[in-house]
Amino acid sequence: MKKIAVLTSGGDAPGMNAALRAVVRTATYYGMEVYGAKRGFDGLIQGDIYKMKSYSVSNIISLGGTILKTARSVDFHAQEGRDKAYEQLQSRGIEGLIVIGGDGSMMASDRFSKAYDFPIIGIPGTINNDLYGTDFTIGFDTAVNTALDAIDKIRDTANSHDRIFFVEVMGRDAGYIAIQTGIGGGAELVMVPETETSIQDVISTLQAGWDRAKSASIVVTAEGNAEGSAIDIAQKVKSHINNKDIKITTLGHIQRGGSPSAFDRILSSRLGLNAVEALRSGKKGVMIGIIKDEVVYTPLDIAVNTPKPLNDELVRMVEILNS
Ligand SMILES: Nc1ncnc2c1ncn2[C@@H]1O[C@H](COP(=O)(O)OP(=O)(O)OP(=O)(O)O)[C@@H](O)[C@H]1O
Ligand SMILES: O=P(O)(O)OC[C@H]1O[C@](O)(CO)[C@@H](O)[C@@H]1O
Repeated sequence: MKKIAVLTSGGDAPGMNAALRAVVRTATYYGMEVYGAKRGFDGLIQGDIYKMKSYSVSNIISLGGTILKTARSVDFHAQEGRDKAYEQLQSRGIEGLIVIGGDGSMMASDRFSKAYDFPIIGIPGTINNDLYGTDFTIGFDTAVNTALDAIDKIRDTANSHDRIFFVEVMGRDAGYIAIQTGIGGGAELVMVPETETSIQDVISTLQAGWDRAKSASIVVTAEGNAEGSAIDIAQKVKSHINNKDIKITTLGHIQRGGSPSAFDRILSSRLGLNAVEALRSGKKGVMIGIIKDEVVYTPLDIAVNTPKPLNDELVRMVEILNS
């Protein structure tokens, strides 16, 4: 394989640049030409594709975001858009594609790869960590560390004012960021979409803490909770407890930005390098991942459609460590 392309798609994640660097440098090392498509699948469709050289990725390993930019492409959902994307690749003689993104991007890659018999290797890049076939996705570790830093600061105010804080973290329908942030930040309770936690459960947990003379509490809530956002949950709790000072913090996109952690830089570099080697060796239609420190390949449809349950031990720990 002589010519390949790379793009970043879906939400940006810290470490995407480190992965791009690894892809470009590895392809260059093997004497391949590498092209970058701008703004995810939109760039493929519009032919916004440019040749990348080793120096195109200089000094980006420590940068958050993605130098190729990203998008949630509406046009790629349509057959016409995907046909155009294929023509753009064909007309440039590009023989393989590396897609760095989340579950939606892997689904799109599976569809495209099967429809046009086009070799694609997916690299899991999303702060959500919601992809089967890898222990960790690019950006998750940095997002958790950013959220933890925020929780540590919030705890100062919670303690000084004897307040209850509801802190909402991202993750879409997955509770990975919430559970790890909750454990690392010593939260009194973590509400994740994977486990049912009623408003009564929240009140009982908080009450148990007050009975043990706890004066401040932090509840970490995942954005995909059945009980709603942190604002919704706080309002419901407040209607049962009127003698407590309740505050809400939604961390939002702060979790997606910033310089990637050491863990994310190394994960991204490893996945990027191995993705190029996978294309060279004839692999296609798979997502690359790392499980128990081993590089593994999972068919894209399996990576997207297989649930990745939260580790039960982590869920169990919160209650015990808060007692
Ligand atoms: N079924 C599909 N068919 C065609 N294209 C799709 C499909 N699903 C997703 N895509 C494309 O992939 C893009 C990225 O998907 P999405 O917006 O869900 O983000 P993601 O990759 O899941 O990233 P994140 O986890 O950060 O949200 C979409 O904007 C769309 O262009
Ligand atoms: O930035 P956007 O497009 O609003 O997307 C937000 C979503 O993207 C993520 O940050 C990554 O998928 C989710 O955790 C969140 O639900």
